[in-house]
Amino acid sequence: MKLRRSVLFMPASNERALEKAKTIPADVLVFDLEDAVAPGAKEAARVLAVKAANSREYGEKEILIRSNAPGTPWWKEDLKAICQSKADGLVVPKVSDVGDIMGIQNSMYNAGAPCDMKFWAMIETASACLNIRQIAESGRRLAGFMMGANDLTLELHAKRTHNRLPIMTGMGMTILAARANDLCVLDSVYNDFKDITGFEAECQQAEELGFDGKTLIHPNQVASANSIFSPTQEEILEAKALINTFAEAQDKGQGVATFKGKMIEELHVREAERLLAFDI
Ligand SMILES: CC(C)(COP(=O)(O)OP(=O)(O)OC[C@H]1O[C@@H](n2cnc3c(N)ncnc32)[C@H](O)[C@@H]1OP(=O)(O)O)[C@@H](O)C(=O)NCCC(=O)NCCSC(=O)C[C@H](O)C(=O)O
Ligand SMILES: [Mg+2]
Repeated sequence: MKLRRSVLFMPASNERALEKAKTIPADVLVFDLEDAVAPGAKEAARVLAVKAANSREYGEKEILIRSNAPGTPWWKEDLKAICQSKADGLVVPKVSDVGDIMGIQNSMYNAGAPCDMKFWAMIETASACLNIRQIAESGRRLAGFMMGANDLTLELHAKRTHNRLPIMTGMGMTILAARANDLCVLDSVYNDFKDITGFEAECQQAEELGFDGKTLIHPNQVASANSIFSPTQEEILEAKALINTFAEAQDKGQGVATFKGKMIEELHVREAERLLAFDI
């Protein structure tokens, strides 16, 4: 099982961050060419991102590069460079409909991307949320979704609140579409990187909603994300005990059993098995 609990963004123009990332225990790194890079630094950042992705100095971490959005002056060169690099995948911002997905896939093919190179769609526009079902069904190369809460909040004229109610419809629709199509789904970044308590509460909410992990902006967010998106030792032991209890019930010809005072059925076994996939 591929772990994507912690997905750390960094501006590809920031050489110190690219270097430091080699020692940060994030599951995934995203070298950003979009919002974190000033227009005058885009070309240099592209060169640095490709150099870092090709270096093979990041161990087992999955390496992604976020391009600028389709239609911007940098898109074609970004795409060509990323598709010809050794990055594991491409992250595309401001995806809004099936036409975008088809355009990205055609462009990847024309740019010579290896057959197994996948892309991630940032879900950060109102249109993307409304079109999410078709988007999720349309992409042969689509690996999953990353929520972009900052852009979505801006588009909705909404407010940033702790419970994230203003963007919850979009988040819920994105999770539904991802799960219905066997795609990975990652929560958005938490801007106040010095507020670890607030960050952990948001990770907890994301984990309860069903997200696979969280996109991050600072090294001090990595440990909490890794911990919150992993089961505890207690949960692992409980999952094993639940599976045993149900197996004993099945041996007696029963399809339902009681575990810790609660009813369990075969679906609870599947839930427990999913959790045990983390037991690495
Ligand atoms: C937010 C930051 C600009 C803060 O940077 P800084 O002031 O340098 O932080 P620190 O001094 O606390 O840094 C301590 C050391 O850690 C390194 N560092 C910092 N951030 C990162 C990082 N992201 N990856 C790797 N290393 C990092 C510093 O170099 C320091 O190292 P050392 O010199 O050894 O002490 C900065 O954290 C930052 O740029 N973060 C990422 C911003 C980013 O990528 N944004 C784009 C993605 S989010 C997004 O776009 C939202 C989405 O689209 C939406 O719509 O919601
Ligand atoms: Mg954004």
